[in-house]
Amino acid sequence: MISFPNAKINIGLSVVNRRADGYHNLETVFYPINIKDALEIVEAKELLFTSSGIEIPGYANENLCLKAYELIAKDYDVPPVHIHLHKNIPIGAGLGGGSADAAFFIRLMNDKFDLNITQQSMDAYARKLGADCAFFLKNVPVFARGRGDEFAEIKLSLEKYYIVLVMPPVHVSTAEAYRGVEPAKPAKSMKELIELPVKQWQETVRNDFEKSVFTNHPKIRGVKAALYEAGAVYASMSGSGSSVYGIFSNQIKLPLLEIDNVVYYGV
Ligand SMILES: C[C@@](CO)(OP(=O)(O)O)[C@H](O)COP(=O)(O)OP(=O)(O)OC[C@H]1O[C@@H](n2ccc(N)nc2=O)[C@H](O)[C@@H]1O
Ligand SMILES: Nc1ncnc2c1ncn2[C@@H]1O[C@H](COP(=O)(O)OP(=O)(O)O)[C@@H](O)[C@H]1O
Repeated sequence: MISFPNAKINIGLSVVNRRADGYHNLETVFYPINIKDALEIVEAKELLFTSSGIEIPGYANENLCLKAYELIAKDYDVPPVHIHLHKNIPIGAGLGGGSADAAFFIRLMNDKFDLNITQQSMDAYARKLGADCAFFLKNVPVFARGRGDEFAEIKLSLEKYYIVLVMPPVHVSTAEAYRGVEPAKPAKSMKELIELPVKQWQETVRNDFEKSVFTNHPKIRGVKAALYEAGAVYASMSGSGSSVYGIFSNQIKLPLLEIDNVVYYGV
């Protein structure tokens, strides 16, 4: 059985305050986009994980799909499976690819083996695997707060726009990004700001990570500026970076940037 986990972008992100558990409360909007991995499970003699496509850093046995399998196998009598992941979503890009794989894996196991896992239990498994993981179970635009794991559905459609995603050849660590921000309560909640017309977002909808990440990695600032020069109605870094997206009213001709090793996606 096969499924196609998709990525997300963050539209706006406020780091509100530091929590007692060392994490930060944030406010952001998660919006699903059409860049997808391919994830397949086949019943097998023993548990096996293989991958192709973009190389995944770290050990294969630490892949979030295997962690999700372990959680399910503790509670349900499931056979071993061969998991194959074809990785297409850029990694460490603020696109939530690992969390998407884990969430889709939970659903895939449920469907393949008729486990009848309740929505609530799937949600609980997902939360153990990553703050944004549960978002991918429903996969609809949400306003997120808390650790980025408390969701309220919102009405937001960018269907009439063209989204261009650029992956600069720079790695930003999430922990480094959080260290660079001075938390502050936003004057206006992202939930209200997102209701403004997209053409007003440039002045109002901000990602708090950009200031310090752009200072440490000016190339990423350059990508955002180039997207505006190319006519974007709105452009921003997604999450803690390093990917940057531009929202355009019209289809644009690529390539629009003259930076080495940059990957473009139209989504
Ligand atoms: C920035 C966001 C926003 O959407 O996404 P991405 O850019 O990764 O997609 C998330 O908050 C990324 O959350 P997540 O990807 O789960 O972070 P983790 O790997 O769990 O955390 C890495 C480190 O970031 C810091 N951290 C993370 C989440 C949070 N709400 N507060 C934090 O302070 C902690 O220092 C933590 O040790
Ligand atoms: N299925 C997976 N796909 C991508 N990365 C994974 C996966 N499982 C575990 N990881 C680990 O998670 C880290 C962050 O991955 P990713 O979800 O792409 O980042 P981001 O949080 O920026 O969206 C990677 O460096 C990798 O070591």
